[in-house]
Formats: sequence, structure tokens, C-alpha cells
Amino acid sequence: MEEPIIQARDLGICFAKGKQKKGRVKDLFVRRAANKQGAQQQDFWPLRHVNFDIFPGDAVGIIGRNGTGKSTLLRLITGVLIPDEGYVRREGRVAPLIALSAGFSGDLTGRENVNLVAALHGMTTKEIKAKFDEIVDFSELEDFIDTPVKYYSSGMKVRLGFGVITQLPHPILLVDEALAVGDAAFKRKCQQVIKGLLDQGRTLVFVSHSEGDLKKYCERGIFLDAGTLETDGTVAEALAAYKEAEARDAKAKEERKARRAAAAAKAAEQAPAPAPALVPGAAEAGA
Ligand SMILES: Nc1ncnc2c1ncn2[C@@H]1O[C@H](COP(=O)(O)OP(=O)(O)OP(=O)(O)O)[C@@H](O)[C@H]1O
Repeated sequence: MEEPIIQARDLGICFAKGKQKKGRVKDLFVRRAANKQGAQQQDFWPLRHVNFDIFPGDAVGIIGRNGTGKSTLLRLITGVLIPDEGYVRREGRVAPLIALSAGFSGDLTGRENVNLVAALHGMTTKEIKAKFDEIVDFSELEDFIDTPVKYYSSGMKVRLGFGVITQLPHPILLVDEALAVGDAAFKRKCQQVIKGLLDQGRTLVFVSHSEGDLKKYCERGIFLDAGTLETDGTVAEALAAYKEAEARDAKAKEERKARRAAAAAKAAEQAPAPAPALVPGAAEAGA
């Protein structure tokens, strides 16, 4: 039987409300010790008891409302965050199309950043040299490649990041809304590149709020809700479950609103009639 390229078992991560958690090795010890002492009041689990297998060549869309742990799941898969429970195992390196504009050093030029980022992701000097022109050409930054990245616009940074990461030979491609940025022409170019990588047999895990994009790239869909994996099926099934949950929530919200309005009307009905206004001197005048 084929082995999964990504496997999650009882995967969970706990965050403290109002505090940013960084994926640090130290946390492996500190947080595990803290968990043994019992969860703090402010702790919450954006993901818990998550299980799935992703096989080589799968294209999986991660669907869910804002704040339901989609990006967190991708960061757990890349290894940037360390789980508090369970595990996620990868059989192959990851090319992360995530937070693309954040990965550069502002004082270094585009050229230096390409070399640095590609090397950090495991490309050899020879590989980088072979791909360099293609990266620059794709990002359309020929005239700015020797300019420090701090002078780039956010779109220029994203273009350069996309150019580098899509040249990595790694089998797993993680995409987090990377296609939501950039102008229409650049978006079309990105779509072609991703399609090409999928045709080569890469495995895709794709976070998006766009039904069109999800359907375009993915056959499978995982719907996350309230910290758990609710549906793992075809992308159409996962989208249907997502819409159902949204409709259920909208209905519950309407019902709550109607209950509050009814309670307010009842309270107004039962309230004693307001006392007549006192007109100074009225009693004396009647005597
Ligand atoms: N490093 C962190 N430390 C603490 N809390 C975090 C951290 N990263 C995310 N969170 C919180 O975890 C929850 C899940 O966030 P996440 O970004 O994974 O959601 P999402 O489903 O990707 O949302 P969106 O659709 O809005 O992008 C949110 O409540 C968020 O505030």
C-alpha cells in the first residue's frame, strides 16, 4: 500500500489568548511541563484531535471560517510550529508559499535574498545558479534585483518570494492565500506555475477562501470547524459542509436576535407605567 507523504495523528496545538506563540525548541520542554500542570484559563486549542493522511500527488483544499486554524495547520506541517499533542509527519521537504513577503532581509538586495532564501530551503549553489534567471524573469524584477529589498513594494516582495519558492524541487507544496495577492496578470502567471507543479506530481495543501480556486486545484477538501476536522472528502463535500455550518450559524444568530427582541418587548410590557410628571405648585393650586 502507498505510504502517506503527510500524516497527522491526534494533532493538537494550544495557544494562550492574547499571547503570540513562537515555534521554539525550548517550548517543547517548557510547554509540555506547563500542560502537565493543567491548562491555563486563557489557553485555547485552535486545533485538536486532527487525523488525516495525504498521499503523494494529492491536491487538498483546507476550508474553514476565519480563525479556525487553517494557517496554523500549514505551519504545523512545515514544522514552524511544534504540536502540543500528537504529531504530523512528512515524508519529503516542503516548499511553503506562505507569508512570502516576510521571509526577506530588508538590507540585502533582491539578488542576495534569492541566494539566501533558496539556500536556506536546501538548494545547492549550482541549483540556484541554474534557476536564478528564471526566478528574476518570473518576478519581473530585472531592474531592481540589485536594490535592497527594503525598498521593494509588498507586491514586489511577494513576486520574488513566489519565484524562489516555486523553483524548489521539494515534493510538498503548501499554499496559504498566496494567490490572493498581486494583480490579475501576476495571479494568472502564479496559477499556471501551480498547475505545472501539480502536473509534475507534486502534493498540494492549499488554504483558500475562494471556492473557484479550491475547485480549480483540489479534488479533495478538508473542512475545519471549531478546532476539529469536520469533513474530509471531495472538495465539493467539504464546501457543502462549510456552507451548511455557515447557514446553521446564521440561523442560530437570527434566533438569538429574535429571542433578545422578544425579551426586551416583554420587559417593556411588564414595566410599571411611568409616574405622572410632577408640576411644581400644582397641589397648592388645587387646594
Ligand atoms: N502564533 C500564535 N500564537 C497565538 N495564537 C495564535 C498564533 N497563530 C494563530 N493564533 C490564533 O489561533 C487561531 C487560529 O488562527 P489561524 O491563523 O490558524 O486561523 P485561519 O483559519 O488561518 O484564519 P483566517 O481564515 O482568518 O486566515 C486564531 O484565534 C489566532 O488568533
